[in-house]
Amino acid sequence: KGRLPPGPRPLPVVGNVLDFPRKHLGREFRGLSLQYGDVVYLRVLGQSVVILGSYEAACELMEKRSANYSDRPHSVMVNLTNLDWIFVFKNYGLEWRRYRRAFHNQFLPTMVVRYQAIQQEVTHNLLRNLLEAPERFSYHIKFSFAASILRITYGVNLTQGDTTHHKLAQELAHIAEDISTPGQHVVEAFPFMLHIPSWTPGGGFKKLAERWKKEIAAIRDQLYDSAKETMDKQGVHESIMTRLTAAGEDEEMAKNVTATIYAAGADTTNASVHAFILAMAKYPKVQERAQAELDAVVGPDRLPGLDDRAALPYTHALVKEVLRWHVVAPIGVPHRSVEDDEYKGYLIPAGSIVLVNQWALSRDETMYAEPEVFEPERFLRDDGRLNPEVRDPTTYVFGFGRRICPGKHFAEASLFMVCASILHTFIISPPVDEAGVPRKLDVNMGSNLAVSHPDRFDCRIVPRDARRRELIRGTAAS
Ligand code: HEM
Repeated sequence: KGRLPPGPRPLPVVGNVLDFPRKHLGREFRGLSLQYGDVVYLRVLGQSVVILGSYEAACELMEKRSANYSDRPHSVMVNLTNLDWIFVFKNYGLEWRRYRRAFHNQFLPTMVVRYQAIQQEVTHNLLRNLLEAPERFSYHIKFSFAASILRITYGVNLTQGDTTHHKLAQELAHIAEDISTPGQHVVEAFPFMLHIPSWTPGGGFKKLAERWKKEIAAIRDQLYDSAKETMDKQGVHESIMTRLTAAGEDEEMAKNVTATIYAAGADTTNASVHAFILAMAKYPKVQERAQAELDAVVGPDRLPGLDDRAALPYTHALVKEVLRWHVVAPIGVPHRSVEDDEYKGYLIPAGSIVLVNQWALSRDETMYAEPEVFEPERFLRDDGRLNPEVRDPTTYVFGFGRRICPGKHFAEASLFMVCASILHTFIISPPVDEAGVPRKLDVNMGSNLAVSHPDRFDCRIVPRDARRRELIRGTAAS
């Protein structure tokens, strides 16, 4: 029917199964793109997989031809766990469109402005927690994203000791991430395994799916019901949940959309902030330059807000560099082609899994010199303003086309607020050994899950001076 895109030679029967990496899919697939070009074809146990390794290819197929590339691959685990109420997994069609529209309306740039006060309050709470117990920074960051999403979505205030809500959020994100990682469950490649009993070797996925199915529906219901209970007791706080209901959406839809926000939103932004902390500990000069800019524009007597972003090009560039340096979703979320298509003379067969290697885009040396180095300057012109000629990572790390991340504006606003506030008040540095010598921070940044988190690491976080300490303490009263 046509010439398939180039790729490693397949083995009989299993095809390219051995070429499908188990770890850091972004890096391994980039290796294939360097060898075969920006469209690579793999056949994995009968399934066509197409890897797009350049921005141009991604824009051409995912955006210009988005009608053909907006479906999601069929997933055995999503079916077994009934998880397609999380509309990230929904097939392209009317139901997905209804969910997407409801979601999208809540995260338009005009709505994101309305969430600023909550984001600010939660960020100030994070600063106070970092002051009190800096060694628990990782917990505080996770907690703060769970808190801001809970508040905006359900109108519920997450108090410091509330571990239940926090755990629910973590569990929801964990299961969703696991299921959306290609290659994670063997049954996806061998659907005949569906017919083997759960107690036989290899049948464990059935038990796991059964458990997750119950767990995840219970989490969704618990989040929703506890928000309703709180409203009964404390009165109604406007939230996405109340607005969806007021807009006439049925309860099922409101429940599903709100839990999706939680599942897709909290952990992704959290991974970016961990990467930010790591980058600051490793690159003190960058940190100092951002602090000098914040001192000049914001001054020592108040904390930065989103309104300051335009006047803080270096800090803004720093946040862009965080998104580029640590790509949270290295291979995005897989799309599926609906019909046969042709690109650069190659056939892309109907039903192919199509992956954009966002990690490869972030390592494009023609665009970013020394891509492994954390360097916000790469986004700036000589006059210190943002350089529109350098590709902005926000044009690809949030995906492409009709499935592009609908939480993009909210995530960017959260990231800016958190990074600027921490930079303005704290100094982040590597941990020291017994002799007081800074330890080298060699942290593995690429997990093999769909959402990539830097491995656990330690660092020191201390207030910049006594004035900043007071500034942070003062936020408790406001
Ligand atoms: C740093 C933060 C974030 C990153 C890097 C990120 C990245 C992504 C990516 C790569 C996709 C797949 C797009 C595609 O299929 O081409 C996606 C989808 C999605 N994201 Fe995000 N995201 C982030 C934050 C958020 C937040 C805060 C929310 C919610 C408030 C959110 C909600 C969603 C949803 C619901 C989808 C599925 C869209 C669909 O299938 O139609 N994300 N995100």
